[in-house]
Amino acid sequence: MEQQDLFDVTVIGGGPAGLYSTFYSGLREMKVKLIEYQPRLGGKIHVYPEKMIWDVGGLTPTTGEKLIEQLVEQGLTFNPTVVLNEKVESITRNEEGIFVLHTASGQVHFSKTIIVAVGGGILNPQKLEIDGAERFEVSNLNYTVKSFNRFKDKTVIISGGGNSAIDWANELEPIAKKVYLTYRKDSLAGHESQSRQLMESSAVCFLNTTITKLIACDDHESIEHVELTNHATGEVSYLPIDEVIINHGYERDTSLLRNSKVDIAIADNYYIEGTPASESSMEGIYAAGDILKHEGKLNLIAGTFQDAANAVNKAKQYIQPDAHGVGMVSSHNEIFKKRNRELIKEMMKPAGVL
Ligand SMILES: Cc1cc2nc3c(=O)[nH]c(=O)nc-3n(C[C@H](O)[C@H](O)[C@H](O)COP(=O)(O)OP(=O)(O)OC[C@H]3O[C@@H](n4cnc5c(N)ncnc54)[C@H](O)[C@@H]3O)c2cc1C
Repeated sequence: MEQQDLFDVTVIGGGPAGLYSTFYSGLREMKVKLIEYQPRLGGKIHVYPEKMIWDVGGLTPTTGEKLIEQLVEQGLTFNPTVVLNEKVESITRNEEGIFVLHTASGQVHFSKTIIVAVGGGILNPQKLEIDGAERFEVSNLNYTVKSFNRFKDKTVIISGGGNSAIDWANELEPIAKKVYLTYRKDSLAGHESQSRQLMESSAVCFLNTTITKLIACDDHESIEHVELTNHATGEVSYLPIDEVIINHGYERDTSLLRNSKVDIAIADNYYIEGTPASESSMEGIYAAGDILKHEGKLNLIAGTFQDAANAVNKAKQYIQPDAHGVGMVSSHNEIFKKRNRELIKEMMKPAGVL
């Protein structure tokens, strides 16, 4: 291992907890690397980019997408090393006490400390089980609602009957030309009030019914009709549509800690049994966000920030025992001096001057 390959902190997971841990590690002048499985940072918020988030302190209602943008910008403040599309499969520790992170592509990463910020694990949407369906993912087969605008004045069919599917149907009903919802069971599985709202709207629900075929338009590039089969009656029907949205839940990969040869206490078969100061049962490994469990844990985005700052402060003291237990507040922190001068200069510019 070359010296330049050794990091002070390696953060696993690029959701809110991982991004804030990365920012705060920079604030505490540590060399930090962030590793994320997905091709993009932002974590679980990508499941609800169009939703309004009201409960992050200091932020007036902000869409998930906007919050991701701001979290990422903040997370990258100190130019951390960021590795995307990389799954950390296991953690070991070598004879010198350095942690070694082994990834799915066969890479190894070396770090003095680790912050585990993997949330509920790696989430991938359950795909529609129809051969060849994936070719429509570039056109009109959707697994998430990234932008309501995409569905404006369109005929949309949503497959699924849980909270998210019903929620999307309710949100799209006033925007789309027509919303259909199809669900394999005989009653919807969402909250009663949401289901009632849907039933009282112009949306049409097909129960006991699944999409059994996707029929392409002449150029074979997009879906023009869906074949629906009612499993109670055996009836088959064809519906012309503009967009198909699948919400069949998520597959979850939670194997990281099980595969790792480090002795960390686990709660409920998955979570890191930690302390309110974000320590795991192993020195040098800390946790932040939804993966961390302790008395008083707040499973909100707001809670991830406290976990992250605590985890970073503990990592700092582990590497440098005489370091302060907490970082200097940002408003008095020398590390921002130069940037503050630039920002103030920017603010002092008269309006209209570019
Ligand atoms: C529909 C919905 C709505 C919500 N609304 C709100 C709300 O309004 N307000 C609020 O405060 N909270 C809300 N939440 C909860 C909030 O999204 C989570 O609490 C928050 O995202 C947790 O952040 P995290 O960083 O701990 O985990 P995540 O956001 O889950 O991020 C974990 C990241 O780790 C990555 N990862 C996992 N395993 C590995 C691995 N082995 N290697 C590399 N990378 C890995 C994942 O790909 C993911 O990007 C909502 C959640 C959902 C599902």
